[in-house]
Parts: sequence; structure tokens; C-alpha cells
Amino acid sequence: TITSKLMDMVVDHLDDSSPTKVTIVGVGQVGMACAYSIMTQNIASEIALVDVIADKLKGEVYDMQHGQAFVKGCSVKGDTDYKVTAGSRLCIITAGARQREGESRLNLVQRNVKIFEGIVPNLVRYSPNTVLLVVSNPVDILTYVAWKLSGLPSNRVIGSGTNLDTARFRFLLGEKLGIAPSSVHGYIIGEHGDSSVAVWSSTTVAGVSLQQLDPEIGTVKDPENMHQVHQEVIDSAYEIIKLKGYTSWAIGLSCATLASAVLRNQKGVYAVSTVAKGYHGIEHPVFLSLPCILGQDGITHVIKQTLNTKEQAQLQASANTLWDIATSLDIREPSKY
Ligand SMILES: COc1ncc(-c2ccc3c(Nc4cccc(C(=O)O)c4)c(C(N)=O)cnc3c2)c(OC)n1
Repeated sequence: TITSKLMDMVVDHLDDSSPTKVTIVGVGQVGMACAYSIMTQNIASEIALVDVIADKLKGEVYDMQHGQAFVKGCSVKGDTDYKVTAGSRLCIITAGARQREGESRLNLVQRNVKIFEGIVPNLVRYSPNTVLLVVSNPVDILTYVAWKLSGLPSNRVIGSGTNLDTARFRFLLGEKLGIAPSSVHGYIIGEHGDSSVAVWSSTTVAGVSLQQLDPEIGTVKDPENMHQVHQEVIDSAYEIIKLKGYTSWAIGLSCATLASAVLRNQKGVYAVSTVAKGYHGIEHPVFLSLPCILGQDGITHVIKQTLNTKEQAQLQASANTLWDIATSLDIREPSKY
């Protein structure tokens, strides 16, 4: 054969037990933007793609595989059978039901619970030590659902949460200040979407607090209307969906950054959705975004920011809303024994 003429075998099969393998469930626009970002940034040595639409899945796998020659060391495979995901360090869930015309948020969530019941137990079965990263919306509720269905410790169940909101906030502030987003430090925390909280008191450039320079910053009395920056962040997802039908590139890049923090044990601080019980007077085990340190075992620490009374009240209101939804869901938890 060509192989035997080309080369001599030295070792039959090296047990490559340390592949940095990432699974992505859902090969829609978000899932493929995650896959492409992870592949081109050499964050994983293996990417496994899973979905229920077999032809779409096969097409995406082939198309990604044909790009392997252009990147260093990232192999892509895919299957509708979850066996393909075995040994993943990180599993990213982008799958979910599409909101139907006039469908209530609660009905959509319940449909996604059913879908997650088909996905999460399969992921944990083949990768019991995995970290889960939930991207599907409504992300805070669905990260809680994934946590309940997985039986994993909460440090290994993460929601992308307000990580993307925070990136948009830093970008828009940077545009106003003429400073690169990487040098504008600030966090949007809490519930992803309309009720997120911009923590103006900890928004700084070179350690200089913008709130100290302008105590009204972020309020409607702020002469420079910086409050508008947070409103633009909240509106941006709707704006982009109106313009192109979905969002993909920024969420894909944000997930690649979170994947890198986990796979490379980087200990970066990111606003991601985690169990907020015990922080800022929150009593229920709901998932909300807080600044978290990310490493190989998921969330190792939560940074305790000092929030003003208004910011705390907003978080607690979100926590109560999410807890009402969480307790109304019928989630089939794994048997404890
Ligand atoms: C083992 O049992 C099992 N296995 C898989 C599923 C399941 C269901 C829906 C899935 C799914 N979404 C999906 C599939 C079909 C219809 C819809 C919808 O919006 O109605 C949504 C996706 C995705 N890419 O969005 C990806 N995987 C899925 C997987 C499932 O759902 C109950 N049950």
C-alpha cells in the first residue's frame, strides 16, 4: 500500500489521553461561530460537533475539516451520536428551540428544558469531568436547568451570561473615550439582556474610576449621557437580529475566550452566569452573571464587587424573577443514587 511504501510504523497507537477536546452542541450560526473561533485560535486540539439535523451537521463537519490544513493542530469530527463527544474538557451548548410567533417566554423555556433533557445527560455520560458552558437563551435559566440535569458541581456549569454584554459595554465606552476596549475595565453583571446591571462604580481606565470623575455617570442626570452606553448594549442584540437575523461573530469570539480560559487554566476574570446565592443579599440558588475567575475546573472564585443600593436591588429583583421561573419548571433531575 502507499502507506507501507511511504513510512514505517514505529508505535501503533499513542494513547493521546490529554487532548484538549471541546464539544459544541448545535451547529447553527452561534455554534459554528464558536467552532470557527476556537479552531482558528488553536484553543482545542479536537472539536466534536453534535446536532440532530444530520445533513447540516455533516456539511459543517466536512467544511471545517477542509480548513484543517490552514490551522495548526485542530481536528474536527461530528455525529448525531453523543459517543463522538467522549473525553471532552469543555462542552458548549448552543442548541435550543426557536421562539415561535407570540410564544410566551415560559413556554419557550419549558420546550428548551425538554431539549436539554435530551442533551445534558448524554454529554455528562461520555465526559463526566467536563465543564459545561451554556449559551442558549434565556441563558441564566437554561444554565440553571443544565446544572440540575447534569448533577455536576456548580463550579463546572457556566453560562455565557453577560460576558458578551460586558464586551459590548467596553467597546462602546472605548469608542466614546478613544481608548481600546482592552484598556477600558468594567463589568455588566446580573441577568443577560434587558435587566442587566452596569457596575459604574468599578468602571476604570488605568485604575481611574469614571464615577469619581463624574459622580452622576450612568444616571439620567449624567451630562455626557453615559447611561446611553448601557442602553445601547441592551438594544444591540435586538438591533443586530433586526439587521441580519441573528448574532454570531461576537458571541463566538466570547465563547472562544471563555474556552481558552478553561482549557489553558488561565484564571482570567469574566462576567459569566454562576450560582449567585450568598452574594449581594441573594438567597435563592439562581444563576446570574458575576465577575468569576475561570480555570480548568470552571469557576474557581467569584469577585465580590461593592454595589450601591440600586445595583443590589436590581440584582435581587432579577434573582426573584428567575427563581419564580426556575421553581415553576418541571426538570427531570438525575437520580442521586
Ligand atoms: C435522547 O433524547 C433526545 N435527544 C436529543 C434531543 C434534541 C432535541 C432538540 C435539539 C435541538 N433543537 C431543536 C430540534 C428540533 C426542533 C426544535 C424546535 O425549535 O422545535 C429544536 C438542537 C438544536 N441545534 O437546536 C440540537 N439538539 C437537539 C436534541 C431530544 O429532545 C427532546 N431528546
